[in-house]
Amino acid sequence: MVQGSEQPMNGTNGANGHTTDASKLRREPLKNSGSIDHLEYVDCTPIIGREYPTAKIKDILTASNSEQQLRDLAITICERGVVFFKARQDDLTVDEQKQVTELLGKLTGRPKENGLHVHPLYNDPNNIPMADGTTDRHIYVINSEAAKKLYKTMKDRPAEAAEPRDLGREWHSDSTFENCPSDFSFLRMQDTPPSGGDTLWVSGYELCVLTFSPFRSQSISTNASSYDRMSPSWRSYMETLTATCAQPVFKSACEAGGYEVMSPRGSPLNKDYEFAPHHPVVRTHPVTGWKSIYAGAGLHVSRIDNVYSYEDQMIRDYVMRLITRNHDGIARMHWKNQACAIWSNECTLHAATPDTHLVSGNRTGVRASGTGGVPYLDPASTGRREALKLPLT
Ligand SMILES: O=C(O)CCC(=O)C(=O)O
Ligand SMILES: [Fe+2]
Repeated sequence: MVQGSEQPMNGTNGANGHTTDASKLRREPLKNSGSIDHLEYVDCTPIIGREYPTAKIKDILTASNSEQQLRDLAITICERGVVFFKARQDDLTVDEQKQVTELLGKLTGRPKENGLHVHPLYNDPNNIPMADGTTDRHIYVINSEAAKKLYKTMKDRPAEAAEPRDLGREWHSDSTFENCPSDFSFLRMQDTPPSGGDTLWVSGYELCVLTFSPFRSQSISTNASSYDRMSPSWRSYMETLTATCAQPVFKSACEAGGYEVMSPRGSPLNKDYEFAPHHPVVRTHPVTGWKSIYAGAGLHVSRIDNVYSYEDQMIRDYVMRLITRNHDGIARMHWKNQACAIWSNECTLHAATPDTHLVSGNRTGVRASGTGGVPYLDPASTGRREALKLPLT
């Protein structure tokens, strides 16, 4: 996959025979037309997140220029990583939530054959239903009380309970175990406990920003204005890497439960037991064209490819260290009932905070997720700061 004299394009799903030529996928970054500029908002941090304290998603969906507004919302999500709708959104039905998730991707160039993701284990009879008792293959249900009961019955609980919990394991990008992982995810919280249960998002753009040149005359250690992020030589190396994102648990769960895996799952490329794609560690966001850390660490990243085991562990620890030592790149949602978060999985990782067992009260929510294209790295793409002409220190 070498294009002329350029570097090879890093975007393969080699294990499953899907090869991505980034030059074919490259397109102009999409530009915001300003159609939602009238909405009241505040940016959560200079780097990530935007909060809409009063806006109603229903109004966006029913506006006369709703497609334009949804496209601008999608571009805003891709630029800011995540947006929070803090006002109660209970006038939005679950079908409309699905419709919005579907349209965000559709209006911003998601492959035409892809749609909403379907959870591989949707056929599991123990799945938790929505509040009205029904299930929907495009809706993933969060229910802390039901999950607690289910967890207690799991055989491996005692061994696991003996180990302290590493919350680093919570970080993930949705459906990274698929050849075509999630693009937009839309989570609405329906019940919230009296405290806790926050969700965090980290900016993948920011984790791979080049904040200084180690080749400058000043020493790195005394460069007080530099962030703890990547040096150019390190990022060049990271850009050569792919990771295997294997989830063997889906096959064992189907076999143990005696039910069929869902297939296809939001894309003809997400089928059967193909849960071991190779994704780039640094990818290009298909909407903004900016580089982002992607399959470098977290729940679904099982192995950095083509390195020794200790190097694999070292690289994943390094990316986790980047996440935990750069909290200026993190936005945190403290949920209220019927608040919503919509994020781009193509430039963020997120993590739930499993602290709700410390208080009484259920935490329930419903999430829809779109299915994006095969992740790729276009070496010609830039970082967010370079593109926005923001200072690098
Ligand atoms: O429960 C949460 O806070 C987040 C759950 C999650 O990872 C998701 O909805 O994709
Ligand atoms: Fe998630």
